[in-house]
Amino acid sequence: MDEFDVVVLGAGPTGENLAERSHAGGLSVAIVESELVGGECSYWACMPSKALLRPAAALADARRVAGAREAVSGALDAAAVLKRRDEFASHWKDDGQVNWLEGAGLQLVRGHGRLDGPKRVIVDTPDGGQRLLTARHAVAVCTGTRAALPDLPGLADVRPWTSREATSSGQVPPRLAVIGGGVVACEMATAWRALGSEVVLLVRGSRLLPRMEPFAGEAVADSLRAAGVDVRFGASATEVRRDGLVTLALDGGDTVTADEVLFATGRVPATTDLGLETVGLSPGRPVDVDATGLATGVTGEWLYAAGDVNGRALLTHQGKYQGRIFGAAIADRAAGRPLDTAEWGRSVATADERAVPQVVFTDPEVSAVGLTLEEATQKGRRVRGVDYDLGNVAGASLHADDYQGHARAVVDLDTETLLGVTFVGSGVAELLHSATIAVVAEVPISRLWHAVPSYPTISEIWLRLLETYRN
Ligand SMILES: Cc1cc2nc3c(=O)[nH]c(=O)nc-3n(C[C@H](O)[C@H](O)[C@H](O)COP(=O)(O)OP(=O)(O)OC[C@H]3O[C@@H](n4cnc5c(N)ncnc54)[C@H](O)[C@@H]3O)c2cc1C
Ligand SMILES: NC(=O)c1ccc[n+]([C@@H]2O[C@H](COP(=O)([O-])OP(=O)(O)OC[C@H]3O[C@@H](n4cnc5c(N)ncnc54)[C@H](O)[C@@H]3O)[C@@H](O)[C@H]2O)c1
Repeated sequence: MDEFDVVVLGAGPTGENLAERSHAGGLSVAIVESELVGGECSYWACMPSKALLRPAAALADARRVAGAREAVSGALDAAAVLKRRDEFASHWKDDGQVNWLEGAGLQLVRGHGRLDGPKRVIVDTPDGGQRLLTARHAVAVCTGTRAALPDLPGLADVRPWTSREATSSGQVPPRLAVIGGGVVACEMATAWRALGSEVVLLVRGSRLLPRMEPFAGEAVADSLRAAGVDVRFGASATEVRRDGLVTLALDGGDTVTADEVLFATGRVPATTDLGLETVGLSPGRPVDVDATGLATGVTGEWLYAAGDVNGRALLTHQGKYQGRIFGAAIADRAAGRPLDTAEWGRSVATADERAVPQVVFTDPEVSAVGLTLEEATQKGRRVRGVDYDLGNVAGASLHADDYQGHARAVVDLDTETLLGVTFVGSGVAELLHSATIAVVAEVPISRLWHAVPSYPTISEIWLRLLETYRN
């Protein structure tokens, strides 16, 4: 039997951060990993997907500027892009991250971990054995999510792509069908089209990126179409079969044939084989937590869940943020130190509810934080949406000829602070943190008026939004 102060299940970005913070708080930590240390993000999500997208963005940026455009000829070198992607995925080896874990003083236990009642974890080890780990203070579930696949006749036999194959494929499929209208669908349609695939994007609903401001999905749909992607709304697959090629039957009677089909249809929490039933929780569901990370419905203040698995915000940076906050809360509770649970306090993940930033790396990029106008209105806030065309900002027009872009700030009329901001356009990813700071710090409009953006940068959008609000 091995006893540790804390046992962490899952060494993705969330588990790594939570383990490190608990250890920095004076606790011994074992971290259990069934696949690769670094998790989905490092090998099959953020890193390889952005490595696929960045060359396309660099090329598109050059093509948008007269003078540079003339120096660019030809398409992306797909083999070189895939090779660079492989490097960013560390060739699907985790030695570097294992070194980091060990250097940070954390004990790695390889294998599939499962709860076995309060503060007990059984690990099926790669040698076929089992190891029992017990936790003096806490067990933290950081097991992430897996791709959700619909219950579609024929699906099991067609070897569909999920986000894993879409981010790790070593071949460019001549024809790719993508199902879904969320972030994975939009980013992967962008990437594989730029790499040379004929792409059809089959969207069940009527818009792309449905959780964002409507103008974001509209801009991405327009540009995907301009790039040659066949974007179809109101299109649902009813049946799928593979006969060498994949054929999808659509509900309107059409069929689509492709070399590969990517299902980008959301995520399910990795909680089906986790022993949740041994502590009174339901397998297959997210592990609900309070703002300090404690699992609700479990007595004794020992079970935590952080990152994708708790369903609060399915983003690496939010998982890492929860890892930092919940890891410190575990150490504080263990030492009997008081927690700071006031809103925005040291021990609570308030940003999950108020200011989640996200960048969608399509062309144009979409970057957004906080509430959309519709969400703020639905929450009963008295708000005004302030809109401005980014193409009219001097810095943007220098950035690209005929710059296309848009920004919206959602102003709370009672407090005169920002509840949310969305930017759409080339190069807006790096603008987002300014908005995140404004939302988190609840900077009054009257003070933002004194935050002077440099001329001529795209950041001058801030001045234009403020002027529009004051007019
Ligand atoms: C294609 C794609 C692109 C994305 N791009 C971005 C992006 O650009 N930016 C962004 O912020 N987010 C992005 N995301 C989301 C991001 O990948 C997740 O939010 C992030 O990986 C969550 O981290 P996590 O540590 O909570 O879970 P994961 O990264 O899923 O890690 C969980 C770990 O737990 C392990 N595990 C699971 N069960 C067990 C068990 N029983 N025992 C032991 N180990 C176990 C798994 O093997 C895994 O290593 C993307 C997602 C996808 C699918
Ligand atoms: N750049 C980034 O920040 C980034 C990139 C990729 C993924 N992610 C995160 O990963 C998570 C997963 O992304 P995702 O795009 O897989 O999920 P999602 O929930 O964002 O989108 C899933 C889409 O699939 C559709 N869908 C679901 N079931 C369907 C079905 N049976 N048939 C047709 N369509 C169906 C939904 O309507 C939705 O449009 C998201 O929460 C996202 O935030 C982030």
